[in-house]
Amino acid sequence: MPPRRRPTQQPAPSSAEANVPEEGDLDVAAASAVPPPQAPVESSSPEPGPPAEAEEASDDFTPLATERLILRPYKPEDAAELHRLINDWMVTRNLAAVPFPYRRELADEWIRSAAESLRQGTAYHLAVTGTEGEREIIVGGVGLRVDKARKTASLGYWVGQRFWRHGVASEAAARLARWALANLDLVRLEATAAHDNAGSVAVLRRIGFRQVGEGREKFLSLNAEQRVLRFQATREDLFGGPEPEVEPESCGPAPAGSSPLLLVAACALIDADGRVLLARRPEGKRMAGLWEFPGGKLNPGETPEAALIRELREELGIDVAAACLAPFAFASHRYERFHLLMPLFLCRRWKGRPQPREGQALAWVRPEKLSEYPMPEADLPLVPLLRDFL
Ligand SMILES: Nc1nc2c([nH]c(=O)n2[C@H]2C[C@H](O)[C@@H](COP(=O)(O)OP(=O)(O)OP(=O)(O)O)O2)c(=O)[nH]1
Repeated sequence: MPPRRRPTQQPAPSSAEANVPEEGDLDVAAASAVPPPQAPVESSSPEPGPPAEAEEASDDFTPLATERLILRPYKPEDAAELHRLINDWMVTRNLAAVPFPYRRELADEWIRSAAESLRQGTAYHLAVTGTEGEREIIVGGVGLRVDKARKTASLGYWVGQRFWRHGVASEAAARLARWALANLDLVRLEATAAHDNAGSVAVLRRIGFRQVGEGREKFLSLNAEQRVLRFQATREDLFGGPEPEVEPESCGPAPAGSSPLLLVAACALIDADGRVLLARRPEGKRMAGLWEFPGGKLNPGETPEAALIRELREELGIDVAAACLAPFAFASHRYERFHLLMPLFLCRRWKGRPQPREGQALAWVRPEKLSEYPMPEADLPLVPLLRDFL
């Protein structure tokens, strides 16, 4: 779930804090927010294979914007400001991996290693910036450390003391978490918070994380172990399950106690090499981050073929003739709030080159690799059928 807006609980920020967040609740960093700057740079190379192709090319990571903040890669010139904000006992005492005092050179090293791991796709550590008048200011940091083998990433964040109590951590952490699940090859996110760090626990809960257990972690600043609470979030936690947001027009009448029927037409486009086009549901849609066959809901009175021709033009910018759509199979799947009936067509001829018109990632996938792409539950029975057929 996205962070819920709350009324401001604190007095309006002073002029020095104009344009930085105004939202309530204490922002204190999660335990694992910032790995030690002296930590060796992770060296595993990006995994080969198509899912990784959809990940952001780290050399040109596009900053992530929220209502009030920009999350962007650190720059070498941020070091002095970073040092000033983080060399603060009130901040570091909540961070598992940051020593105190925090030497100035560590900030330079940290920025170098953050750039390197961003380039390799092993971690996404970003400066959280706001504006003061016309000037950009750093207000904190947010980061994700990726464990490619487990398809998980751990989320952390910290906020400079001056900017506490304005909802910065929730806004920044929610943005990075949602971006990651929609764009990276991950099945879930993890985070920990010191058991007595009520601010950080509130942030994690507010942005959709669930507590899954407890443990102990070494805190560098305390030079001691602390009891920590462990949290997780899946796509379903952050984006919701596969439910139509409004009762769709294409749902038939539903007798009491049964789910409405949702008709969706989908298409496996097959190229000359026998590869199938999958599209990744973009951020903002339910089930964001899952790969699907292009297509969409039928409008009232539309045939599946007409809906598909329209959707393929809207989503991919290609023209398909009804005669080129061969009925292949269908999915009939009960989701929690509706029953999906989805004819799947095959298509080998179209005009134009498929382009991601709606910000979705696209991947041409060999049939034997289809099962490596996380797909909506309804599609799972279609994958072996398609693989055997192709
Ligand atoms: N296109 C497509 N939708 C699928 C697949 N598998 C699956 O469960 N679905 C579900 C996800 C959605 O609940 C529903 C499609 O609805 P949608 O909201 O994406 O369709 P749309 O393109 O008409 O969406 P929108 O413009 O209204 O946002 O079908 C699939 O392989 N392809």
